[in-house]
Amino acid sequence: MFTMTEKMPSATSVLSAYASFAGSMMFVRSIANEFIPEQLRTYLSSAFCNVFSRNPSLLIFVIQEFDGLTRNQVYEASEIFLRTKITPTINRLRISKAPRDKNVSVTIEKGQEITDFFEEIQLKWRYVCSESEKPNPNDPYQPNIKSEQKSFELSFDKRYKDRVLESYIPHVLGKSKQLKEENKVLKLNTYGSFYGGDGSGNSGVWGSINLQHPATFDTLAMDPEVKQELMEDLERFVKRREFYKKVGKAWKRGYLLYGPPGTGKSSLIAAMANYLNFDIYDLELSNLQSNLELRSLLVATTNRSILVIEDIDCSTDFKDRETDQQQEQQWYQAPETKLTLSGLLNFIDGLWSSCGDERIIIFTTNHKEKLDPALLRPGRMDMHIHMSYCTPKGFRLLASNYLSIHKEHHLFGEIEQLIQEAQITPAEVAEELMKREGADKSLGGLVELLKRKKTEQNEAKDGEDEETTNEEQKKQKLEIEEVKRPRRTNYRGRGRGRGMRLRRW
Ligand SMILES: Nc1ncnc2c1ncn2[C@@H]1O[C@H](COP(=O)(O)OP(=O)(O)OP(=O)(O)O)[C@@H](O)[C@H]1O
Ligand SMILES: [Mg+2]
Repeated sequence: MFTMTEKMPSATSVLSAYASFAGSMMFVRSIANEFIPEQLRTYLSSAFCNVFSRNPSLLIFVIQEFDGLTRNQVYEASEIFLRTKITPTINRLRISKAPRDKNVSVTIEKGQEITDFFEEIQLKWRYVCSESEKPNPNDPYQPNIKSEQKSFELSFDKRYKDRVLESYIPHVLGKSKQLKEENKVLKLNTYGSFYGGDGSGNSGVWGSINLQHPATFDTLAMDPEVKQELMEDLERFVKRREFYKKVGKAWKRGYLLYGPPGTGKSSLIAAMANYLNFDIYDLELSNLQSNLELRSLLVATTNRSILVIEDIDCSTDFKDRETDQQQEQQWYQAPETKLTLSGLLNFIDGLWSSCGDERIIIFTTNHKEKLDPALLRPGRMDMHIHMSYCTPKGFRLLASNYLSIHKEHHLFGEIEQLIQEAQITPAEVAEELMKREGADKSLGGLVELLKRKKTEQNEAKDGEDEETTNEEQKKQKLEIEEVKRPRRTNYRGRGRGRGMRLRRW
């Protein structure tokens, strides 16, 4: 990743030294300005400086931007780290801001130096940029391509080589990781270019927008114990790199969120992303045409991210086991055949075991009972989280968030009683609390809504009960008639009083 060099005088530096030795610097400079191209001039002057700063006890690490084709992580980290070390003595800085960055970033310009101290070691950073030209055989109008090689030179006393390598460089890497995390803007990546993304319209490309979902664990009304357990689970997960390595398991975790619409499943996903500072990849399976497409999408996801598949029960026709198995065979035979749930899961397992770190996968559903057993099998989803209708505790949290009532209100008792008798989602409560100005009016509105719901739900229940009783009675009548017609069908009556039932034999 980086190379160590002891400064050796190059031909040009010798020339410069000679010029200095022979006479006036000014004279050399003015000649140089006139006759030597700027590029070469920059190079000569830097070489000149090097000769005069040459110190046999110094060791220099050269940290280049690229290591072959990939970006050198030490370079990237150094660039971020040095932003925190800028002092007023530096007189040239580069400022920039990418569209999604939170802040303007300030970095040193070429030729500038920064001194840092680590324990008792003094370290000098220097940012070096050199241009070169490469032949360009593909374009006759532009026979040469200019390229810029950027690097940092880190110089220090040779005696500290091991400590710099073993302690200082890891310190730079760690510090830059922390800074990156602090300034990270979370992204919501969606399949296709619907959200703009790179605007290319290419299918198979994740389009991304900033994730600015305000949900956090603090704003989420859910069972406090489950919430606590989940937060601890997430914390444990991100700390367990070594553990996963030791036991030979992919560093991933799966969560299944289930519950009726409006109970906060999507909000919980946003809260998890905000809590961990992970990007989200929202995968809509019904948009996918083939396994190949799925694979290219999954390969393009990054580490420290959450892959979300919402409404898994209806997102694609993952059918019963029989159909699933037939499809699964096709999974391996023809890559363009339809997806299968277990195929998808196996594929994710395989992919993430080989090249993914710190991955979370979340499935959501409104109907857990409709799910494929493959998904519910132990070991598949590590935690099943039930998002329920609003509870009294959930209501208290919403009242505190939406109305800033942190203690008591004379309507709380009535509301909490009604919440236990009627089913209402946190989304409905939240909406009601936002409708009116003032706590009394909002809570009064909620009481009315709850009463209406209670009546409606009771009526619906009575209707259902009546329907069931009618159906039961019809069935019983039919069954009794069947019994009355002896031996016409293979039914045997099992008399059990009023609830007489028939069993096929
Ligand atoms: N548990 C909750 N705590 C706080 N707010 C909630 C909760 N559940 C829902 N809300 C509010 O209701 C809105 C809709 O909820 P959300 O989209 O998270 O529900 P969902 O369970 O994902 O629903 P669906 O099954 O329809 O996707 C949220 O933006 C939030 O304002
Ligand atoms: Mg949702």
